[in-house]
Amino acid sequence: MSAVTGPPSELDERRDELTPMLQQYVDRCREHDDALVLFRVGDFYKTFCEIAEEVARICELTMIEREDSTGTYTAAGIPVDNAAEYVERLLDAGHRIAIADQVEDPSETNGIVERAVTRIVTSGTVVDDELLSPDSTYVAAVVGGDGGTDDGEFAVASVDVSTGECRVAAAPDRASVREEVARVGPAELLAGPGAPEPDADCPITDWDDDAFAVDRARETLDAYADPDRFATVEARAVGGLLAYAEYTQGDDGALEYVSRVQRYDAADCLRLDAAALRSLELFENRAGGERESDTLFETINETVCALGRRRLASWLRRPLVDRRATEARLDAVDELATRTLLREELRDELSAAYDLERLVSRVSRERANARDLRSVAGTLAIVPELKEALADAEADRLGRLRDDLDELGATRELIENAIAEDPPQEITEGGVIRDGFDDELDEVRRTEREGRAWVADLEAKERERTGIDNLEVGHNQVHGYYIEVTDSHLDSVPEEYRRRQTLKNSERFVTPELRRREDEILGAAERADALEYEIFCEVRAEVADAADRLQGLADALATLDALLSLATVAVGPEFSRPAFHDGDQPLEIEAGRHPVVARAQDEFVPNDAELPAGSVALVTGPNMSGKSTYMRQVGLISVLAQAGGFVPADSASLPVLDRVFTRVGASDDIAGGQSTFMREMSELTDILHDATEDSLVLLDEVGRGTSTADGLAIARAATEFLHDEVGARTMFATHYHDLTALADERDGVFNLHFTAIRDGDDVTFLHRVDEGPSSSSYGVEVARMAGVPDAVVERSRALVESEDEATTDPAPSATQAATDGAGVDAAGTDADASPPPGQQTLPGTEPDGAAELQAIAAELRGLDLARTTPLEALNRLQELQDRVTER
Ligand SMILES: Nc1ncnc2c1ncn2[C@@H]1O[C@H](COP(=O)(O)OP(=O)(O)OP(=O)(O)O)[C@@H](O)[C@H]1O
Repeated sequence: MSAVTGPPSELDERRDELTPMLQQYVDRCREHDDALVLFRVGDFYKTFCEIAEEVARICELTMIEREDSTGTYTAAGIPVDNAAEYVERLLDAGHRIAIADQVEDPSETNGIVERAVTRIVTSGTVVDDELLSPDSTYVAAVVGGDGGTDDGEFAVASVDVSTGECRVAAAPDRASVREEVARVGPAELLAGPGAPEPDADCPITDWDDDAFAVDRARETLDAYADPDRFATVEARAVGGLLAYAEYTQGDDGALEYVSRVQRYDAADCLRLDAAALRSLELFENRAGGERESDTLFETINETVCALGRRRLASWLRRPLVDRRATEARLDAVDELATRTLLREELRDELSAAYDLERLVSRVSRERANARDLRSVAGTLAIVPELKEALADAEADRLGRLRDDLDELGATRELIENAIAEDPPQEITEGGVIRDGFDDELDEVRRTEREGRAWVADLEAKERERTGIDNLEVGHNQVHGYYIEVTDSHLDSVPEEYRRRQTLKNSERFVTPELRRREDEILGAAERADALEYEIFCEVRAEVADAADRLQGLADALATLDALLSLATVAVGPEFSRPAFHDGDQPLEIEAGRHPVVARAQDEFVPNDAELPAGSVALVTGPNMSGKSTYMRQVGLISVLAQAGGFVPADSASLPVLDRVFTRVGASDDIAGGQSTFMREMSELTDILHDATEDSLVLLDEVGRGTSTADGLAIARAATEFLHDEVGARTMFATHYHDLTALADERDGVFNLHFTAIRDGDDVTFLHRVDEGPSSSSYGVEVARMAGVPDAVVERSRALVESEDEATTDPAPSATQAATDGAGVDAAGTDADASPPPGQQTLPGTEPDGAAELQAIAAELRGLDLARTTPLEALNRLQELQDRVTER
């Protein structure tokens, strides 16, 4: 949070000498000294002095000098009409914004208009349409247990203030907190008392610790749910969070649209830790840039409305672990996939649905305008159609949905009868309520209409009566209606005409009758506007009474859209329905594809997978051969299946997994910050602690962040532990060929490899997985393709060949591992910077001196120091020194 909060010091010091308006500004700033106050003055939100400078800088606005009786001040104003765009910039710059609006009608006050902070905008609690993405926007809170009064160690609560969705879960330890926060993916995080050091990709907000205190939190929570239903630590997290939400929404009391606070058990779904979410690229592509949309979610998202989009995202974030529930979802998807006509009809109807969840919350917050109500009615209008289409649906889940599709006929009728078909944005300026809905309004409108008709006829009538053929009836803002007569006809003006205004060649008059009519018209118009507003508010309140039922309907529409999306994907020729078993049989995939890579790749090679319970597959092969893709595809197929989707494979027979863990070796990981090797090890620790026999563990190049010897030792020990102690299904892609020997030592450990065909100097990757360990090294070829200097390539070849000759053991050996491991990645940098052991003492290699020196120089040039750990660098230096000394 920026330091530019609180009142500008220049004004603060002289508060009592300032004009009343600036005094008010200073007061609002003092009251909200943790936020940047935008102060409404006319059509602008103003800021002053140093705060104005900050705002002008971030929003690229021009500063102006403001002068009043007390002095000159700099000011910057954000136009109210497109404030959203500027507010977004200020949020992005890390500000919390307090909107101080006029809370009195300026025309009805004599003195200074009262302004009050009506809401606080933060990145996690925005509710304005312009600022909200269609995805869920959560603010989350974490608290830790305090000295034995709590029955759980930590709790994570989240609320989406745009929809009112509010949930809380206990978390037994720090790792679970991190995992749950990653899964919620909040836009803002409150780190409450006792929360572990936050590790989130979003702004962290300081919020009143007292709000999380047991009594205060329970008191807040009481307005939403029975606090006794919650463990203390949960009540503290969700109570403190709701207090924050209330504060940001400028509400004095509870947020009406948060109608339910749901407790959930974080273990009630297939758990994906932060690393898994990241490396499986469910929602974010690690490469970013153009490939940003290459995520599992975007690949399978065929939803047609915002409700469904959010639901599908939450299904992917929390795939099911209840086999029956998964099968029920799959039955529904299956039926919708098979019945093309039904599917298309439902999708067609649903595409007309508005974002009912957010509409309802706006209705409850009294922020909905007439268009919003029409959107509610428009959404209700598709419900009978949907129900009818689903009439003969057979799947249980679809039957339940049909029952949940609440037509809310009375609400729809009310809106359709009351609200104009294409109403204006403003709700105070008339044109909102339909004729025939309210007798009094109709009467007032009739008076206004008749008055206007009388005036419209007046010109002709008066021309005839007076004989003045160019007499005109007109209207202006200042004088109202008038009758205009040119000077040449003034003689013919009747007696009752009263002079109003003299122009150059004419005079303007009024008559008592015209005056009376005018008052009548104005009175009626004003009365009509006021009445319309009143009626609108009544209708809105009546719709708000149905908020729970409307949210129930929104829920059903969301589910239907998400199911249809899965079904639309399922009809693709490469997709099939997964089958589940009890976990005792192998995880078996026939001709599986990576859903995202396969979409981008014309000739994707499908691969089988078979992982018996408790088995470990060691996957070797040259760089770029497809190891990571293969392992991730197994993970993604499992996730997709448990979310209720068909999977990209000819067939899949799967266990119900409790967790998917992934760990991608340091050099493959783009996450910066702390030492990548440290991070790698701490994530490995989580896996070794938390994996069970129902977990799937995907390890990619683990151990690469350190020296070969250490890395290999760690990789081996971790694999042994996973196999011997944990019994989790594990896939381990590795360049350490030594590890492949484990297959001979332990039942259930087996080797897989990827092959490439060498044609002269070229290597073609087959991207096909085969049994057994990899036996050839193509790292050198990849290095050549990547443009590594010829001298280095030649030298490497010589080394490999001599090494091969020196190898007596035909089975994969340490030396083989080393050469394979020392492959060079596509970026042209040494992917495994540690030296192949024994490289410099290989028998029979007497390199030519000049070439060796050249090779060393080229290697030095090629070193990517930014990606080299100190230990690697030291090893490397040692190696180079040895090579020079030996010459
Ligand atoms: N089954 C496949 N069919 C077609 N292309 C594939 C297949 N698998 C992977 N590829 C392509 O090969 C590229 C490299 O794959 P991947 O990253 O999985 O290799 P890797 O063996 O893990 O490499 P490294 O060891 O360098 O990390 C991918 O970007 C993809 O374009």
